[in-house]
Amino acid sequence: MESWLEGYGAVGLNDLEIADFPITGRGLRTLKCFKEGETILTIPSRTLWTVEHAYADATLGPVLRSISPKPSLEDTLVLYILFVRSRKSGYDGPRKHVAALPASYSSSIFFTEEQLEVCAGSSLYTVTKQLSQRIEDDYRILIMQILERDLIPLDEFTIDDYKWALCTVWSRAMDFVLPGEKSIRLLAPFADMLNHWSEVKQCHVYDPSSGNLSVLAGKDYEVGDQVFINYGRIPNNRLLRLYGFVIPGNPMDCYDLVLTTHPMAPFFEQKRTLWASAGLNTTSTITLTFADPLPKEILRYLRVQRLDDSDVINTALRQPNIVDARISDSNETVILQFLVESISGLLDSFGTSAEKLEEQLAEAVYPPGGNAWAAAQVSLGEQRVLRLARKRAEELLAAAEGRNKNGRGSPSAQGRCANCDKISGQMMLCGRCKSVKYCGRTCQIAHFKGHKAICRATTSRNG
Ligand SMILES: C[S@@+](CC[C@H](N)C(=O)[O-])C[C@H]1O[C@@H](n2cnc3c(N)ncnc32)[C@H](O)[C@@H]1O
Repeated sequence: MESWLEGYGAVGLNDLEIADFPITGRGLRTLKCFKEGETILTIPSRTLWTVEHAYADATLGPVLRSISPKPSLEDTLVLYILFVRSRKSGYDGPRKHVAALPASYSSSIFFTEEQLEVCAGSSLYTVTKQLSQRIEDDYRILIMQILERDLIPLDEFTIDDYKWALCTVWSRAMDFVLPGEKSIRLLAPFADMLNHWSEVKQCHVYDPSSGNLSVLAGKDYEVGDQVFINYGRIPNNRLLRLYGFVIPGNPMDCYDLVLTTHPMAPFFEQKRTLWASAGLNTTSTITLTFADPLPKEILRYLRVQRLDDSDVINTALRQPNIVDARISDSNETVILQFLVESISGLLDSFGTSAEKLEEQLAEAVYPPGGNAWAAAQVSLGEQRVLRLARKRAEELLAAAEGRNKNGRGSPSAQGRCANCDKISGQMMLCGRCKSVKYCGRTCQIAHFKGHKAICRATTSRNG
């Protein structure tokens, strides 16, 4: 493979060697020192796997162009890889690259039922199940599309071959954003041997003018060090699904919360309009992270979902940004109670609790580095994020209940300012609706534009 790459002008191959490392497995080792920022490796454009090159191929290109609907970017690369792999002659260089690819992958789509059960309840569990079904559907469509085109022998394009090629793309392709809002996904032979380390700077670059891929040193390297690139800030559930590995205690861990509302729910159409104006869909997936365990989109969504008064909805529709602030104390209390209960429900639905998993991991119940161990790490990360989100919701709920308890009409009630969010023991209530509080006159005036419609609706409803 190296002589093929050098023939096309690859630079830096002699300064690196392929080696096996603990934890990451096969990777690249330096044979000389590099200073941070120096170019380590350049892989020439002609040897990269891209959609453009797939379409430019004299045999594959016409087939791709004849397929309707057009295959996705991923499926195009998958067909390209499987097509080259099936060639008995020609394509010598790319075939050497394909021969160097791993024979199998440890993405969660290859987990046994028992291994996947370890993370039952996690979003990875649900996504993996859905993905496995989608892969089967996509495969069936793709095979029908190329069936009579004599492109790849059918025994070399089984569902397992399809999954293998998909995982090749997921775990080895690099994505780049180009000028003009374009992007490119490519596989770079040899550079795809580089493993991930979150401590190195982002150091793989694509030059749109030459079409070459280069790797710069993301830190200083001594002779014999493993060279890394940074795949990005990826949570464990995604790492395991796409790359087949996890980072214990990954600070990027997250939980993808799906919020949905039945179309038969009261005022569904009006609510749909309100969600849309707040940048949300009727089914919205919102990512909870350690940095932001309770994103404001969740509260926006639930405030609308829990609206149960046509007057309020109609006035809110005339002023859609209303959902950015609390609509009323009672609406806020209801949504926060719902949120706390829902998150508790989600936590209860995990097959194994965080405490139990911690115990099992400490006792090495799951062989370290194996699939079940990785699933346990994902479950643990998701549960930790959810617990943090519940704690945040409980705090907000306590403040909202405090506001309610202190009663309407009490000018000194404790609470949170509807405009600036400051919590204070000396709040003033809106004189008209008596349902929102302000820390002072300035905030009341600043908030009036957004509040007046709801204020009128609440006042007329309360008589
Ligand atoms: C782009 S390839 C890197 C080369 C790969 N190790 C090989 O043998 O071909 C990405 C794969 O390397 C492995 N890998 C990369 N970084 C890793 C890490 N930090 N820990 C564990 N495995 C890692 C995963 O299997 C991942 O899917």
